[in-house]
Amino acid sequence: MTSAETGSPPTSPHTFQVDLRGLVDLLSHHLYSSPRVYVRELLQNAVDAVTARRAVDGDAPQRIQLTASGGRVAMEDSGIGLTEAEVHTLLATIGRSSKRGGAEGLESARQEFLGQFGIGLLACFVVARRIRVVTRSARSPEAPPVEWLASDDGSYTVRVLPDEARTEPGTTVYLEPRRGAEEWTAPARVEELARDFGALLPYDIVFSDGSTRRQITELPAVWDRGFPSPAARRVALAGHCTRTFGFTPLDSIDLDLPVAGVRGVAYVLPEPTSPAHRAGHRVHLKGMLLTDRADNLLPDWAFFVRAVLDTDTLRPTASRENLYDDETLEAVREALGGRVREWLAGLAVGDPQRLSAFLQVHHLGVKSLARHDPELLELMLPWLPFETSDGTANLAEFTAAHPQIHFTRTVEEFRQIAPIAAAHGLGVINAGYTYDAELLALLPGIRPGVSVTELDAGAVTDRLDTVEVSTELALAPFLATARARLDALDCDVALRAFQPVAVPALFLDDRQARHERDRASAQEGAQASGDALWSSILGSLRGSAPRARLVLNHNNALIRRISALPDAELTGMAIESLYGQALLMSQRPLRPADTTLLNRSFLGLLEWATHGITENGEDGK
Ligand SMILES: Nc1ncnc2c1ncn2[C@@H]1O[C@H](COP(=O)(O)OP(=O)(O)OP(=O)(O)O)[C@@H](O)[C@H]1O
Repeated sequence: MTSAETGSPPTSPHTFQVDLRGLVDLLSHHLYSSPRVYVRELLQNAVDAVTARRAVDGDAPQRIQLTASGGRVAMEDSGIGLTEAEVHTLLATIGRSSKRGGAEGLESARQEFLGQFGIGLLACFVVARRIRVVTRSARSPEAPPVEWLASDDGSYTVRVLPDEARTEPGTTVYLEPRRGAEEWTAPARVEELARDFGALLPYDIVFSDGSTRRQITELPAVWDRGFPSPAARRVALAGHCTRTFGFTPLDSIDLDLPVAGVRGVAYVLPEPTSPAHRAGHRVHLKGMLLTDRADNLLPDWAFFVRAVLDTDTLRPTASRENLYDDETLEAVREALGGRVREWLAGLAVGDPQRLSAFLQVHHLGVKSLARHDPELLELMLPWLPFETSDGTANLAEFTAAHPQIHFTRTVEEFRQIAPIAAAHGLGVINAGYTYDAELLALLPGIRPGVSVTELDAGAVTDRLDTVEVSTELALAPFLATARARLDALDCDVALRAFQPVAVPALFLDDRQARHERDRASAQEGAQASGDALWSSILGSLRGSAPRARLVLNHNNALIRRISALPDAELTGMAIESLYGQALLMSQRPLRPADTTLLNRSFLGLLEWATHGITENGEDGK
């Protein structure tokens, strides 16, 4: 029921009562990642104040000095200052800012100033018990200086000071550190933080520890400085990267997007890094360091660079520690990715040596990028290494030699098949590594006439020379013994003549055959453990999938000797050994039945080899 319905008078509007301690706690624990940001807020207000004063008086001095000494921190600026009335409205009201709204509106204010939310000064309470501001307005120079003294319990006083308390316009903020926050207000730490946040700010900023004064700002930024030669620039950038990121870069890429107001540089990591590793880029907003952990600035594929840049268009989040992932950032991200890509293309054309040095370290990144960019794949084709049956080769060479490309999906399959395929003139690529299968799928699109097919056991067997019918007929009893021996292992036996001669037998299977073997072995396990239901389910799944096969090499002398053995038992044992050896070579996992067979055949052969010898070591025959 509303008050209108009951007729009772409307209550007068109330204002939120804010407990400052709660707010400070919120800021320090949830909004800001660390108390260190208080230095940034002080720098930001000083810079904005100088900007505001210079907007009304282009010749106004631009002095900013940060002092940390005797346990206190002070920030002094020659900026616009505040009158008593402004102190009351601006400093005493949380969320009130002079930097937005008004005649110019939020957007134009954003372009000029760093601050906008009206909560920056509060960040100082994260390290300070009390904040004292002494200020004198440049807009009303006749107005006396004013002091604002605030405690972290939310109380504050404002008083007008005598004229001589501050003769020049500007503002000084004094912090009285709270207990426990000393580590953040020690001179060395304050200077380090000021350099980290403020090195690119547009005015000269000085740090003082009470006895010496040092310049904090290092303008122009290294990427904007003039150098006598490209080599000198490269050396300077490498030094900057080492100081900033702690590594010596393989190369550097200029990142300038004039339309988006972005200037900076991307450094190429000298070591391989995982694509899953989140990159930490340094982003400055109008000179001020916003974050050193931006992970949304460049496309994911560019994980091989660390960027540092300055922008005046991207929007910060309220904590000012990250970028809003909005449409502008998306466009900038794409354009920056474009810069990295252009750099790659430029190397391919103009500096192949540098490109190959880069690819030795980062080919994975480039492969990842090329998956979505056939043009780049085409460009990189002569450079990207693949493991092939001709050794490590690039796809340009390899497609020239083998217009029909076969690939294996796993590294093991490749290991097993590549030497045989190579000996028979078959071009096989190992697509078991990250991204390779996807890139191969794109290949026919950019190289017409090239076909790419998956290699399977049947295709390989078909490629191997058959033996003459008469030979196969003569060996029929041997092959029958072999098949009978391996039938229980779901393995067929075939006889072929192939290279290299030294390989006696080849174990071939494909994904379907492997799947069938896994199913059969699970069924055996279920039977053994008495799980009839599971065993019958697995049994009913038995497919007509191709079985694995052992291909015996008739070119191999050992196979010829074994096929001529008169003793069927010894023949069986030899077949089992060949199966075991070929299986081991294929690096397939061994099932329990395979292990049993290996043991049995190995011991059996030893037995056979030593059967005529007595326990004394004499020939017992
Ligand atoms: N050094 C200074 N000189 C002049 N005015 C200042 C100074 N510091 C703060 N102010 C005034 O106090 C207001 C509030 O400051 P505060 O730092 O809380 O917020 P802000 O800088 O406006 O925004 P943000 O929360 O984004 O930092 C500012 O808008 C500005 O008008």
